[in-house]
Amino acid sequence: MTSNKSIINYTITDEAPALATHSWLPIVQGFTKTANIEVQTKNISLASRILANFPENLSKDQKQEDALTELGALAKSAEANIIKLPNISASLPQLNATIAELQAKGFDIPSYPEGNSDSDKEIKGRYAKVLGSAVNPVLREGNSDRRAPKPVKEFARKNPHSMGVWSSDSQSHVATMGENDFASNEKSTTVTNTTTVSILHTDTQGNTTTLKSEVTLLNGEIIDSTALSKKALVSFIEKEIADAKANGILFSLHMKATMMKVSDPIIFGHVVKTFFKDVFEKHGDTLASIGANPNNGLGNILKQLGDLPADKEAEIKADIQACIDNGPALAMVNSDKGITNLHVPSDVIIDASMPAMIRNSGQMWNANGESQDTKAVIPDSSYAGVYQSTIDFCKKHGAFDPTTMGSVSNVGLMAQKAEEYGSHDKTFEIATEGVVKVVNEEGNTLLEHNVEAGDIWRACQTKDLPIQDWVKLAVNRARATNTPAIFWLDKNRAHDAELIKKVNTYLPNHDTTGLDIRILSPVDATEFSLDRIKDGLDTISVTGNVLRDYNTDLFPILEVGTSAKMLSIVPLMNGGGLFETGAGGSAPKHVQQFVEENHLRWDSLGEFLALAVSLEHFAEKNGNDKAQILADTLDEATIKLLDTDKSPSRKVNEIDNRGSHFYMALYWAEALANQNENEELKAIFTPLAETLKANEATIAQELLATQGNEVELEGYYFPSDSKASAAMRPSATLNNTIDNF
Ligand SMILES: NC(=O)C1=CN([C@@H]2O[C@H](COP(=O)(O)OP(=O)(O)OC[C@H]3O[C@@H](n4cnc5c(N)ncnc54)[C@H](OP(=O)(O)O)[C@@H]3O)[C@@H](O)[C@H]2O)C=CC1
Ligand SMILES: O=C(O)CCC(=O)C(=O)O
Ligand SMILES: [Mg+2]
Repeated sequence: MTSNKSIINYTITDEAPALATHSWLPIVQGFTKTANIEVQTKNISLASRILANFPENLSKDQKQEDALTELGALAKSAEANIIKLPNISASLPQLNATIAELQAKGFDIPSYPEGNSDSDKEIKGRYAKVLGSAVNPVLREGNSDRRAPKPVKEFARKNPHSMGVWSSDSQSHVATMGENDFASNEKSTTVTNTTTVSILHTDTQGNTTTLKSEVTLLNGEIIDSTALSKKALVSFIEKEIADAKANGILFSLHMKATMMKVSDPIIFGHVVKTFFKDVFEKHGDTLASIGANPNNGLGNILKQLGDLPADKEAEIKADIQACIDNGPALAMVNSDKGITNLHVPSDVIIDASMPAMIRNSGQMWNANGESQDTKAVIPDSSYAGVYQSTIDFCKKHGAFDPTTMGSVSNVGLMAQKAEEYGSHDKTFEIATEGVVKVVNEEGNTLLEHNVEAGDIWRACQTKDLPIQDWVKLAVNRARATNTPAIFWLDKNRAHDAELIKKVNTYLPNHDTTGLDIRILSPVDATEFSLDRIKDGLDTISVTGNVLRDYNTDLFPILEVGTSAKMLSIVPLMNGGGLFETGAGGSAPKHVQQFVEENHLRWDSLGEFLALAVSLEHFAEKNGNDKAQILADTLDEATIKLLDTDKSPSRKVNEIDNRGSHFYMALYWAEALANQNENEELKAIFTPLAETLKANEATIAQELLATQGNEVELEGYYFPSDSKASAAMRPSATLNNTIDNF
């Protein structure tokens, strides 16, 4: 048996990255076994996580190991070496679709309950472990270091992606509340002793309900609480809908319903209810009776309408259409199919959607498939200013130029469920007017807010050790790159003010002589970084968890066209390593293209970069020189792949994901054959390189010949393994060479 030490864990996830793995992993396993490294798979796909949580009615071969829990435990140990590909963070419509697919395949698992009986609550509680962003917070036992590697940046400079021009009279802008929202109502404190707190709601009659008990706070931990007013939200949305209509610009909503899985679907639902106000006023009871939940989007409502008698269905559909006709034009997700911005809460995810809009001249797509100026609605004002500043900058200076622009990398505070992204279990939709308090064991109130029915109240925690580690990582990156590091913290925001105190306490623990380290508000930091980026200069953004997420899509998408090409390292606090692939997600539309025309445009560059750093980490931990050589030669191969333009094309009948994997195998083998540090590896890889090279034309042809037809994967969330593998490995010549190596 191999000890945990000689194992690299490679995650099986969903959608495009899971397909890519069928083709890339056999190559990786073939190469790494030469250094006695076992690359072991761990299935953390959405389907697999559901099955792992509902084992009781499954047969022996249907049962799945709870790979996520295992990896979560491993992430806390020094042995961890995990390569994490992007996975689906499921919205409720995606969860329901996966459950239905599994049930149809004979897996006896419960449907997601609509009611609130005790047994419903129990099932919902178990699904809560799978819903939304349920993987990353479990594995992220460290802070994050994300940057565009030098070859990627150089490639983008020589081969710039398209960039929409900006006009100074663009009407596009960000609309945000600015008052009665999470940002403006925030309160924060740092506890000085380990304690346990409860979250209590007391109504106007004095009746107290415990919303949550037994929340442990460690010494030095920061706790915030805040509330967003439902009334203020609804009147803000009404105003912005009218304004978009008056100004003839698109209305679009940008949320993170996946990661902020409790608060953001509720906010999304209020926007749907406000946009379709007439429909809900007239048919609210009917809609509720058929389980049409606005929080799941217009798409869900339209689907549920099918349960009504035909005349009622037609009547409500006509009223929905009237709201669309009378309202402002909605930004579209897919204008050909009539999918609007309000159809599915997980279709428009702010980290990727705002940069895509900024890259596209500040415009989104209208119902005719044309791009148009847009009002981007970001209700909470905590971070909205970053996007407005970027828009202002583009209006003033024009679009960024990828051939000359500098780079903004990120050091992000995310360990141990830091900040907002760990708030799900402490977020509540308030039932009745009253007060919500965070109370400690001694009965002292740490934080309190007056609330009204429908308000969203939440508390966030940020532990001290992760903050210390984050400050250290920031100084290390500033030192390693001799680049200014900016802490994006606003002294006027309650949470940030607590964090600033800690940054000022911990910075002196490090040698910062000669380094340019500053603390600026997010808006000032944006302006500072954009001014530099325009002049070709680099800056490190040192941010909290949400801005980590936003900045690591915003800057990469502007700089190199996609965040999939980012190096994304998570030095785990207990000494292990988690290597994420890029910052980009699982790109559902790539799968759609694959099943329609057998062309997978997913770029595995993130996987190549992550594997190289994982191998390097392995080499250091285990004193394994061969692993280091594998890492160095893999990086060489990646550079050659970029230089020779063998990355996947977007168009059918041109090189795709599989073709790029073949060239990686060839270039990696050649680099190993050409190195002289290790004769054994040289001897092993020389014949492989020769065989691959001799068969280059045949393999390339075999890989191309398969394109152009539909592919049957027998499922979306739980496709057939053998079908997917066969589809992703269509070259018999390549398979023979790799499998017999
Ligand atoms: N770390 C994680 O686990 C993450 C998971 N997600 C999940 O991914 C799903 C989709 O999220 P979404 O916000 O649309 O973000 P995506 O990053 O999946 O999509 C945005 C766009 O980026 C481009 N892109 C992303 N990755 C690649 C790649 N490797 N190769 C080529 N192009 C790429 C594609 O654009 P185009 O094809 O138009 O060029 C894609 O449509 C959701 O389920 C979300 O929860 C999202 C982010 C991170
Ligand atoms: O976990 C998720 O839902 C998405 C993660 C993400 O977008 C990121 O880490 O950049
Ligand atoms: Mg992200």
